[in-house]
Amino acid sequence: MRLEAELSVRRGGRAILDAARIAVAPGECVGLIGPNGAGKTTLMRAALGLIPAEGHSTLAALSRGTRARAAAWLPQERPIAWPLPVREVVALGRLPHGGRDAGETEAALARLNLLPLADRPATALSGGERARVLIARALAQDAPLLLADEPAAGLDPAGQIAAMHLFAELAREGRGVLVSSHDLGLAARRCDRLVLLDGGRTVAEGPPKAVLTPARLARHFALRARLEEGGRLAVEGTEGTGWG
Ligand SMILES: Nc1ncnc2c1ncn2[C@@H]1O[C@H](COP(=O)(O)OP(=O)(O)OP(=O)(O)O)[C@@H](O)[C@H]1O
Repeated sequence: MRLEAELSVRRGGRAILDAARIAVAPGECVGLIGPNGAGKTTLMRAALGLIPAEGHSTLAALSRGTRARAAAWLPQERPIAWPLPVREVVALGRLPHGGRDAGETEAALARLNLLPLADRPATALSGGERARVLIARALAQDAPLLLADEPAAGLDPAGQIAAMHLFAELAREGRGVLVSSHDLGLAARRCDRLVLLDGGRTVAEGPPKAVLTPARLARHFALRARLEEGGRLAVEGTEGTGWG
C-alpha cells in the first residue's frame, strides 16, 4: 500500500495546509519535519481521513475497515483511559483483524521489551513506558503503513534512538513508515527521505542531506547549523529568539 496525498485544510478562515504533498512507498521510512505549527499533525490526520480536508489521499479514500487494516496510527497524545493489563492494550491492535491473533501481540510485546510489564495495568506506567505500549499496539496491528506523530517525545535518549531504529527496521521489513520528529539529526540518520513542511506547504523533500542544507536550517528552523557526515547536526546557535 502506497500513501500518496495532496491536501488542503482551512480552519477559522486560515489555510493551515495548502496543497501539502506527501508520499510514502512500501519499504521506505520517511521523516516529516518542520517547525512548530508547520502542519505536520494536520497533514497526518488529514491523510488518514480523520479530519475533513480538500484534495486527495489514497488512505482517506478507503472504507473505515479497510483503512484500519491498511494503516496504524500513533498520535502524539497517548491517552490510556482504562486500567487494562498491558497485554490487553497491545491486543487491541488486533481489532481490525476481528481479534484474530497469530502471535502478533506476543511478538509486539517482546519486540518492545514489554514482557516484564505485560500484566501491569497500563494506567500504572510512566509516560515513556506508555509510549512503548502504544508503539507495540501499532505493531500488533500489522498494517502495511505506519504513521507516527512524534513517537520519540517523552522517551529517554536511548529510547528515542531505539524507537527511530525500530521504525527504520519496520521499513526494511517492507512497511511504509511516516514519522514526524523534531530531532533533525536522528531523522536524518534513520530516514530514507525527509519531507520538510512549513506554513502548511511542502517546501522540500528528498534525501536528508539534500533537504537539510544550512540555508533551510536557517530559514525554516531559525538555526545556524549544518548536517555533518554521519547525520550529526552541528548547531552553532539560533537566529533571533528561536520562538517563531
Ligand atoms: N482546530 C484548529 N483550529 C485552528 N487552528 C488550528 C487547529 N488545529 C491546528 N491549528 C493550527 O494549525 C497549524 C498547524 O498545526 P499542527 O498541529 O498541524 O502543526 P505541527 O507541525 O504538528 O506542530 P508542532 O510541531 O508544534 O506539533 C498551527 O498554526 C495550529 O495553531
